[in-house]
Amino acid sequence: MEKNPTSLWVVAAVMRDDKGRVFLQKRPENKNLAGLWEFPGGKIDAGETPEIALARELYEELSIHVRVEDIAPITFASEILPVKIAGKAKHLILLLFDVHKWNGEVIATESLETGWFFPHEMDELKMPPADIPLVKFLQK
Ligand SMILES: Nc1nc2c([nH]c(=O)n2[C@H]2C[C@H](O)[C@@H](COP(=O)(O)OP(=O)(O)OP(=O)(O)O)O2)c(=O)[nH]1
Repeated sequence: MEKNPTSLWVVAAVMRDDKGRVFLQKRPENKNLAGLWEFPGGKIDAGETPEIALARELYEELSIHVRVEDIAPITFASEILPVKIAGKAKHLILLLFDVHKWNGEVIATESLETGWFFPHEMDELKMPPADIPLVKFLQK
């Protein structure tokens, strides 16, 4: 392992439907960890707060509008990313937020497939390593 891999700060959302199922999407072929199920979200850009980054990602990926005040922290994961980015090892800090309210219909623009799942159903899905403790947390 490389010494001191740079941290990669990523935000992700737990969005539930009226039955309590959580929205997940499959990562597209052109991204790392392609084909794995993930919570919607992405990298925090320079100058963004985590909440602003998440609102931006949810608009880009799902065409929905989210207000910063409707975003609340749940938990986080801290794991070595299982792939290198531009040849470099990265340590992923994945911040998971509850998004309890949004405006607009969820229309996934980038993912291969989407679905709404109860947390106990997520054990059957292939997800990135950092998501495993997050799923366990949601299953409590
Ligand atoms: N969105 C999201 N990313 C995750 C999850 N689990 C996990 O390991 N990741 C990793 C995969 C990626 O290496 C990184 C997110 O980066 P990304 O490439 O999807 O972010 P982005 O949308 O900003 O992408 P781009 O601008 O580079 O196209 O975090 C998850 O549940 N949701």
